[in-house]
Amino acid sequence: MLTVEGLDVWFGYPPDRVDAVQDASFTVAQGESFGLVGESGSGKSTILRAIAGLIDTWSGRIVVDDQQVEGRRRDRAFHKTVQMVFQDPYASLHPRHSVDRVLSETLKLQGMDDIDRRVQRLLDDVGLGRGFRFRYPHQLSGGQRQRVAIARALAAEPRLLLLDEPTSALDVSVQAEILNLMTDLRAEHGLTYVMVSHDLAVVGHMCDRLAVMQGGRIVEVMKVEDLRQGAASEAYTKSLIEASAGYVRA
Ligand SMILES: Nc1ncnc2c1ncn2[C@@H]1O[C@H](COP(=O)(O)OP(=O)(O)OP(=O)(O)O)[C@@H](O)[C@H]1O
Repeated sequence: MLTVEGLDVWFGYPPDRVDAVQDASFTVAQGESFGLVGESGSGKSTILRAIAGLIDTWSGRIVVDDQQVEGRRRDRAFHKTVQMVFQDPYASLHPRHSVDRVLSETLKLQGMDDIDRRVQRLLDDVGLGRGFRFRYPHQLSGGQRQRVAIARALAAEPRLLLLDEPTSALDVSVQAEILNLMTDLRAEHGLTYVMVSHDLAVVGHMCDRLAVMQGGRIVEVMKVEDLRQGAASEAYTKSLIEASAGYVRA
């Protein structure tokens, strides 16, 4: 489903050039959920944005579902395959656009018909009833806003969902609801996930495999199951596990 090979991503020009990602390689199978973990600034979001076709300055190879990503991708076919959900659902929803408008416009942009029925179906899929359809972002809780953002991503009927810290702006009980929703949606829609998180407990709950990043490089790729068994081989991964007491208990 996804191949990332020898990915380098940089920002700016010498002497201020930042090498955000260096020589990153991994593959994600159809239907798999893959986590990217690591400390702040280690390059996790940058990898996601490069896969999403949102960055120009990179080299290497990114192939999504047989489509080669080249610099920025803005075409409809690509967005039908890949969608992204961001950390802050308030920032990613236009404050003056109702839920109905957000979803209808996305569906129309994808060239879909039967908009009314599809909007209702999307709201049902993310557990929001009819009463939410004509609300505005300020009339929704953080968790409800993130459900709308997920519904908007699903509107394009993507095969790959890129999730950038999708629950870190939410409080713990709402976080669990959204994680469970995303687990159910993956099974129902046969989705593939790549998910960025600084939280090993979240990745342990959601993912099959993960890559551990440090200073722009992937230091280890492993199964979540092996992480749970304490089979991390890199010292850095072990220190992450120790720092994440919640995960060890999970
Ligand atoms: N547009 C940009 N211009 C310049 N530098 C950038 C830009 N975006 C990211 N960076 C730098 O690239 C590096 C990787 O950033 P990135 O956001 O990918 O890290 P991250 O692991 O996702 O961090 P966090 O967990 O804090 O979100 C950082 O040093 C960051 O400052």
